[in-house]
Amino acid sequence: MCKKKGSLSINSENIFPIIKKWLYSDHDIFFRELISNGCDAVTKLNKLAGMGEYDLPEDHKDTVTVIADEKEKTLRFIDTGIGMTADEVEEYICQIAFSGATDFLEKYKDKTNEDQIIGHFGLGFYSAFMVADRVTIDTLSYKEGAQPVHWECDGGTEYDMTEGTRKEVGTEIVLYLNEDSLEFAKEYRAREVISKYCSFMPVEIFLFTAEQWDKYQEELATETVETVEEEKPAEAEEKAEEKAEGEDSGTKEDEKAEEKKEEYHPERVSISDTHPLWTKRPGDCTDEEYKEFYRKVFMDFKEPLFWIHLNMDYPFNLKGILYFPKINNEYDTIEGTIKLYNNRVFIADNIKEVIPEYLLLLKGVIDCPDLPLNVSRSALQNDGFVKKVRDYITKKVADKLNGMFKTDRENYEKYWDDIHPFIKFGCLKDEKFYEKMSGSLLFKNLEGKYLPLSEINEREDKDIAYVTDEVQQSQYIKMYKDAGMDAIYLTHNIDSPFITMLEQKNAGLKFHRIDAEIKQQLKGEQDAEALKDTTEKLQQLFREQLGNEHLQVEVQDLKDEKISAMITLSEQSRRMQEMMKMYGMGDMGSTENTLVLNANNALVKYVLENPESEHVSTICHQLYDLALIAHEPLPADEMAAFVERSNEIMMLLTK
Ligand SMILES: Nc1ncnc2c1ncn2[C@@H]1O[C@H](COP(=O)(O)OP(=O)(O)OP(=O)(O)O)[C@@H](O)[C@H]1O
Repeated sequence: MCKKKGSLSINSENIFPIIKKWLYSDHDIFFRELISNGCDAVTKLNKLAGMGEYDLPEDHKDTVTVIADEKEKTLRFIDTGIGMTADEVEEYICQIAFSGATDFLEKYKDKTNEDQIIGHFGLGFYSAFMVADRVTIDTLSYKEGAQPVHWECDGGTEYDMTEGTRKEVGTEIVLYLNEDSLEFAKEYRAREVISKYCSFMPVEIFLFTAEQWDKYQEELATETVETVEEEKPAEAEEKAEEKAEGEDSGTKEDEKAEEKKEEYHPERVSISDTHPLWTKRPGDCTDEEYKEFYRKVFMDFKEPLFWIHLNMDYPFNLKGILYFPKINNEYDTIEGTIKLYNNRVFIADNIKEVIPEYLLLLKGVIDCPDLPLNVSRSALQNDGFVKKVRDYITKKVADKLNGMFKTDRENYEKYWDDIHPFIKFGCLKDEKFYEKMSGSLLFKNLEGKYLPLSEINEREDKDIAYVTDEVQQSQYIKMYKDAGMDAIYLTHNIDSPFITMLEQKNAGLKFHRIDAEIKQQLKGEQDAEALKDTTEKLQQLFREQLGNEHLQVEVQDLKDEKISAMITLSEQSRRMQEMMKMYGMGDMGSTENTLVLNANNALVKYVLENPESEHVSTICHQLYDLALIAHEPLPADEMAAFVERSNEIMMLLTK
């Protein structure tokens, strides 16, 4: 082959500085691009071998090997793939790939960061110049009579192509890293990036440091000699027998062998799992395999609750596994990870444009080779195909949950406490999801039973009391239980917007917090009219004693005479308060609270009958504080006063 010098025909002055700058934020993707090119090359060679177009040499192994050489500041990518002839290098590397990169930059150079192209597909080989000043290719095509080719380019617009020296079919690409990118020659960093992008590529991927590589080559060389010279099959067998006999005697040889066995070589273990679980048929996967995959991919050692294996071939190709993670407690921030792959090549985590936002609370992998990933993110959002993918995933998740609700109710209820925030979030975000899920929504009641929404909707009285804080509202809960009444638990932040939505969508359905009003069932015979006089008297007395002329007092004929006083706050006012707080519009304080006094309680009666007593002030303050405490935490100064007063009251007992 004659030596060739060429010029990369491009419009811009020098494309490489642009490549470097433009992709600054994640220029580690060159690993992905070069390794996936290597995998493609290996896969192609295998296909040709399968078709009888090429005989694989006996010692052939499908591999892509990366050698990180910190000293030399290089990264070498070696694949045992199809290789390239000089013409192919010319065509694929110098013309096609390059024009691809030019087009790509032309199209996206003005885009802002947020609008970056997902995964920067299409940049391919030239992404190497994001981190390297000089790149060389040494390649030998599988084609009969092919000559090895050496190509190099120093990041300008010129390249050199000469006859190379490579002996094995395949390609080696060497990146001479620039000063800003030396981190990638560090073993841990390279491993981190390769694991991120290439964990499931279809060919085994190995990472060596230069020293490890030399040692490995040396060992390979010596081992080959040994096998060829010494170990005829019969001899080898004999040796094995001898070894088995001498097992207990602990010979030196054994020790050596043992030592050798113990020497762990992570560099000789493939980084990629070439048969990721999602590529298998769901029927062929065991529970243990699903759990193991979850542990490995998400480093989460809590078992997932359950999972959905997505497996679709038509009308588009999508495979994946979605896991419902276990949430430790309600204060855990629920944050999932959905890893998106394109033909096993990692693209990015949590791409909202493809995966519905609420599904991002789950953990999972999705591989969709048909996604148009070479378009910008905003274009993805409006893409009809992407919408279909989103709808499919949503439908599958809803189907799984509905299926469990119908046929495995026990487990569904068991998981409910963990999965309900996710389901409710989904219902709020996506009307379709709500429609699909509305039949499987549950509410946990005071007895710990799970009531479906449909059951509540069938009731005559659809005014449902709920508890947001079991401890804080314990007095109200007790009152309800004693009266044989029921309430449901709605303890998660998401419940507040969720019930508002349910009220809008279900005619007649109303929710009120357990302390919002005194329900009729809790009251005796006397109505408000009969207590009007008492109410007026007590309101005036409490206003005077507490120095609060706006205090609302209501006297009720409560059946449970042990209850002295309680606070109610109408559902509407409380929701308004919560909303104002949420939007930072200030706190309305407790101005809307009503102090409810029980006309049947001895203390209340005492105050009513002895307004002049020396203890009235203490009793009024204490009753009010006790009522407040059962409703919401007291502010610090009021709490201090409450404790002090409680002590004084106990002192009275001693007298
Ligand atoms: N290691 C390799 N072995 C054999 N051929 C290669 C290798 N690397 C690149 N090529 C050839 O060069 C072409 C261009 O590569 P490049 O990475 O620039 O783009 P691509 O892989 O075709 O597309 P993209 O990476 O954008 O998806 C490839 O299609 C392939 O034919």
